[in-house]
Amino acid sequence: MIASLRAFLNRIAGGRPEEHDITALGADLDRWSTTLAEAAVEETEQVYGRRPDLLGRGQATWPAVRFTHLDDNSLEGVVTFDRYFLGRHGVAHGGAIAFLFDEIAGRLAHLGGRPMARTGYLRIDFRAIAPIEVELRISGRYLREEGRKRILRLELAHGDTLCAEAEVLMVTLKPGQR
Ligand SMILES: CCCCCCCC/C=C\CCCCCCCC(=O)SCCNC(=O)CCNC(=O)[C@H](O)C(C)(C)COP(=O)(O)OP(=O)(O)OC[C@H]1O[C@@H](n2cnc3c(N)ncnc32)[C@H](O)[C@@H]1OP(=O)(O)O
Repeated sequence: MIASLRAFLNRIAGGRPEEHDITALGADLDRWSTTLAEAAVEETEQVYGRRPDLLGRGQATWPAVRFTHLDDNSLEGVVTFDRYFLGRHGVAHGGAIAFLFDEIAGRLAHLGGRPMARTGYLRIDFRAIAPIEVELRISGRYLREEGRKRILRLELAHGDTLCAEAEVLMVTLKPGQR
């Protein structure tokens, strides 16, 4: 279903359907919204975004990263920004890159069974355009750990071109923090 939703969003983003199809689609979506409202659950029960075995953790609106290397202090992977993430002129939206980086930082922060942490800052430099619909490389590693602070470095590259880089602070939560 998530794969279908992902494909659907890309068709929506990249399509210009006829008026009657737009109307019919709206009606179909409304019908599904009504059905899904009956299946509403609390956050702890939801499945969406909680399937690490699926691409994008089972989130249709997350760039689908495929990890090629994971150890306790670093990770590497490949990601393709689909049409859905288009900003303008064939380039991924900067917010999509921030979304990708925050998620990757979360993944990196919790490697090696480290305790729960949240993003304190996410400082991004956009160095070159990140094209959509081509495979990009993502990498991340620990710069240092100081008490509750984990300082990480992330990079997004297209071939030899560095598209974006970030320094991220993840802070270990104190007891009672959520
Ligand atoms: C989410 C976890 C999931 C775990 C799952 C594990 C499996 C992994 C699988 C898949 C991963 C996918 C996970 C997704 C990841 C997404 C992550 C997010 O998007 S999190 C949402 C955005 N972030 C917030 O909403 C934070 C809001 N801010 C806060 O809650 C607090 O400010 C917090 C916790 C960050 C720090 O607050 P304090 O009260 O606990 O601690 P204080 O004392 O202020 O700071 C501690 C140290 O950090 C420095 N610090 C804190 N914030 C700083 C900042 N912005 N700039 C510089 N330094 C900062 C301070 O100066 C202090 O440093 P000194 O110990 O004195 O040296």
